[in-house]
Amino acid sequence: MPGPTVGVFALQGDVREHLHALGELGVATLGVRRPEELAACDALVLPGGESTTMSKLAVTFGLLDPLRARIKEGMPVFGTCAGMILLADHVRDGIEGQQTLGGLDVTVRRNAFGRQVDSFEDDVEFAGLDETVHAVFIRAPWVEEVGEGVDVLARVGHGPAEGRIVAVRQGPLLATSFHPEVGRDTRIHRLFVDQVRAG
Ligand SMILES: NC(=O)CC[C@H](N)C(=O)O
Repeated sequence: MPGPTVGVFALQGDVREHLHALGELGVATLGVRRPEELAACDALVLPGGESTTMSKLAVTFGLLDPLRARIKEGMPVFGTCAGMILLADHVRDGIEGQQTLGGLDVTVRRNAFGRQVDSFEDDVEFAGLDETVHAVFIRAPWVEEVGEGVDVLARVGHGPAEGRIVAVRQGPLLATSFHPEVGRDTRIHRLFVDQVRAG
């Protein structure tokens, strides 16, 4: 039996970095711009980028409803930064009428870390990983509220944002405020791919 195909939403964002990380793990990948491409995928990555642009483009390219439908059906999805925002059921500091795909029972705040630290790096402890992850935050959201079925996987460990939630999982949906696709550490992608392979 062939292995799963993991798509990367490819209308906007750091698509190439995710394709590279997934490729390192030996999984088949596909850039997703059209509904037919989504249909060929067993799982999907929503990259970092700009969430309002991504959701507008998803509408333009006829992907919004198919994406929502696949998420409802239980497709595994991994969202990073803007991708986390797209997965969230509720967004604070979004633009007027900002649409998400939803599925993840959380409230995120866009651009939450504020001006001074709107881009920064920090080592964070991550549930299920023995060693900390060097996390890169770029105008990142954080998670302000989590529903009952949501596991918190990581929080900021230092500084003014200490304790803020920056990684969550709810069933097949995984999301990080930061960008594991930047750099060479593929451990978080591996957690996702292992989950996809396990079906
Ligand atoms: N690096 C990112 O993905 C930034 C997310 C961006 N601030 C947004 O609202 O979509």
